[in-house]
Amino acid sequence: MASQQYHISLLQMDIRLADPQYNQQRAGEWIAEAMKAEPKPDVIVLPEMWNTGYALDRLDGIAEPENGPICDWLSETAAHYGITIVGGSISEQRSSGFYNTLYAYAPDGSQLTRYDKIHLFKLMDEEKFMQPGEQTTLFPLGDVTAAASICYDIRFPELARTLALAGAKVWFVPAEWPNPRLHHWRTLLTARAIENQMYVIACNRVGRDEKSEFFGHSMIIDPWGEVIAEGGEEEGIISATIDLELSEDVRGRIPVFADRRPELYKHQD
Ligand SMILES: O=C(O)CCC(=O)C(=O)O
Repeated sequence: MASQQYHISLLQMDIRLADPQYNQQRAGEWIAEAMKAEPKPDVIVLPEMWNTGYALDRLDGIAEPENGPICDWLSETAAHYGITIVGGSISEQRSSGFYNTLYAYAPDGSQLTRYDKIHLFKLMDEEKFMQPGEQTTLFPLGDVTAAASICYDIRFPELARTLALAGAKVWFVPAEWPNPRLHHWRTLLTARAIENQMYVIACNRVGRDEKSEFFGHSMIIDPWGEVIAEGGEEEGIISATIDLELSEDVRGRIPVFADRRPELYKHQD
């Protein structure tokens, strides 16, 4: 079996509202910077909606076309460096509307997954402008099953559990999670890691837009719930090496999955 160790780097970047060219240039600079590190990252993760930010009322004309140039660029960048890119999410325009869409690419440049955010965040009016996704996603990370969701999705424990039951040992979560809910962000991510005995790898943006301020605190949490890397509130690259065998180890010690009693998880009067 191939090694299950991966060096992960999260690009905790600021995002300029409604300026996809600038944001793509910055993302490219951040990736080049991350690739100078030793050890070099195997996996790079970007934040949510990094092309436009939450410019929801201006997406027409600035959102990416379906499988557009940003996808080509992510694919070429992954192949150029020989890394996996979990490309955060981008705002994407299709004939059926706008979507908050995550793409991941393998080291050979092939597309690993496309996932449309399934829970749209009403507090930021997302549902007024975007269409929800209709399915969850799993994708291979080497020999291991990985999952990805977006931001508000972490508030739905059923989603993380479903992904873990389907085999996920690591869950990638790009986000634009704003102040003042740092306590929710840290607690929910940590709980999802502990209860599902999987790595949780969450990349949040920093900076501010016209309505919100974003605190960063990108996190890499292991299957025991230990925070092995956490960002501050400034731009930066947050890195750690993970060993996906740890998930099996933890599941063996506290056999939550074997001990589940799903037949009782229905309310009975
Ligand atoms: O759930 C939250 O508090 C934040 C969610 C969010 O900002 C988002 O999904 O974009």
